[in-house]
Amino acid sequence: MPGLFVTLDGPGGAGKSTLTRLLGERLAAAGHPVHITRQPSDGPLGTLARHQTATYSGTALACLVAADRYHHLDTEIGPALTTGAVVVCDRYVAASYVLQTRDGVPLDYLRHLNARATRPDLAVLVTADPRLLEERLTTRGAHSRFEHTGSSAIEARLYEETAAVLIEDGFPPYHRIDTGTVAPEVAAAAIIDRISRLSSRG
Ligand SMILES: Nc1ncnc2c1ncn2[C@@H]1O[C@H](COP(=O)(O)OP(=O)(O)OP(=O)(O)O)[C@@H](O)[C@H]1O
Ligand SMILES: Cc1cn([C@H]2C[C@H](O)[C@@H](COP(=O)(O)O)O2)c(=O)[nH]c1=O
Repeated sequence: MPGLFVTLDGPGGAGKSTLTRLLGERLAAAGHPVHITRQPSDGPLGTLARHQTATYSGTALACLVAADRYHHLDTEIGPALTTGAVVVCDRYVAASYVLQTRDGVPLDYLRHLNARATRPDLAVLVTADPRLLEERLTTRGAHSRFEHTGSSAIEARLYEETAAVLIEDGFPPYHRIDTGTVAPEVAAAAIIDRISRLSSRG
């Protein structure tokens, strides 16, 4: 039984991690076998990429993140899908198209680098008004050098622009969630509804 691969992308502070956690709880409660994960992964390459964005940048960071992505697919995501689980991944290829282009890496190069990454069954864009994102990042604190003040509007725009490129590259159209207007519980219910419909289609 092949499982279902769900990815959540979007600007910093949009609510991806909150929603990923909630999806894990709600899917499990509804009796779906579920595997929650994130990129960069929690393996050695992913840990390096996640915590060393001050050290690594540009092509080096793009390759590090891509190497972690392929290893994560081979050793964790692929095997979980094979058991029939719904795999929910906090950040995926869209993050590379947006963050690594902000770091000066040409988009064509990133498309080639990520061409062999498994395409998700459901791709979710979690977003919100940039002013709200800035407020949340100020309250919560930045996770990396990509989340500096004033970056939210650029990032939100780049995720929107990335949608068309991702479709050309074989990704499904984004399912958009605006966390400025939709509470996490409501957003999770909408995604689970999509997952149920995709599962019943076989
Ligand atoms: N739907 C929502 N409504 C209101 N606040 C939310 C919502 N989702 C998340 N938040 C709040 O916004 C902040 C950022 O959420 P979270 O850490 O989940 O975002 P993220 O997209 O994973 O961020 P990052 O990309 O920086 O890891 C948190 O303080 C969280 O409680
Ligand atoms: C998937 C992905 C991630 N990154 C960077 C961006 C951040 O510094 C971390 C992720 O941390 P967060 O808590 O989810 O904000 O990894 C990247 O540069 N490129 C990628 O493709």
